[in-house]
Amino acid sequence: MSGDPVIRVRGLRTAFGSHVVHDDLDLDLRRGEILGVVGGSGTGKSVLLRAIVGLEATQAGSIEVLGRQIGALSGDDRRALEQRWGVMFQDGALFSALTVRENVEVPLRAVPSLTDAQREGLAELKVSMAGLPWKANADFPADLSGGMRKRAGLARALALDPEILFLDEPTAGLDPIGATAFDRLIVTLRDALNLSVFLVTHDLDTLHACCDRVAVLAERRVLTTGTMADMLTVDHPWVHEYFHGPRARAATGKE
Ligand SMILES: Nc1ncnc2c1ncn2[C@@H]1O[C@H](COP(=O)(O)OP(=O)(O)OP(=O)(O)O)[C@@H](O)[C@H]1O
Repeated sequence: MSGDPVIRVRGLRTAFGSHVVHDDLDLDLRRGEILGVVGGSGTGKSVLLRAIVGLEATQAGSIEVLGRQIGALSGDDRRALEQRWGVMFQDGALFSALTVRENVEVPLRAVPSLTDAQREGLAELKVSMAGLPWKANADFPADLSGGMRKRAGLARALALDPEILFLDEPTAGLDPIGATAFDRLIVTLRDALNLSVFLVTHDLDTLHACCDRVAVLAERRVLTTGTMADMLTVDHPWVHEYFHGPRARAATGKE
């Protein structure tokens, strides 16, 4: 975790009509880290993720990813940058008419030099890296459990060997055993693939298990960033309640 941040957001403002979601928001994702992005419901975690990957319009500020200003890119330059990150959306966002392997092949189709066999083989590799059994390649999303769909979404996010992985609430809706396994997978993949990970979550267990740093969204900006230990010292009502509340104590095992 060193050098220039892979994501640098400065002075970001996003709004829907008169509803301002972010105002003068700054955020860095450092190379190689897993950053947990937390905040109350509706504080704009998903909108921030979507703004960084260029899916949400912004009113002011700059978003730099891997040294490039997102807003200044178009056409081939933009597509080339987009291939350097992968996004796992909350519900997996899979194509229901395609099998798991075909879903993972979709981003690989951006690489024209791949033969059909190479593309299929790479997709199967990603499916297995996401911890799915071989037979899942031929399953349709509707055949899968919620946890398996998330893994399929992860496989697709990994398709193009990204440098940055965006995860939107990866453990939401998973049972505790499935969530713990997913937490471990995120860390294993980060270590094995040298990923930098932007992880939106409400899950305190995930923060403890995975995250090197935490960024708290409140009052339309990143209120504070730091380690989990740092969070315990922050004097703000929401941050205090979140990191000292009963669920926080359960996640650390301390009463
Ligand atoms: N397309 C949209 N049009 C209008 N308002 C939107 C749109 N997308 C998001 N919002 C609003 O922006 C705010 C932030 O939404 P966002 O989904 O980023 O919150 P969040 O922090 O991810 O919440 P949660 O933890 O509940 O998922 C919310 O008030 C939401 O209603």
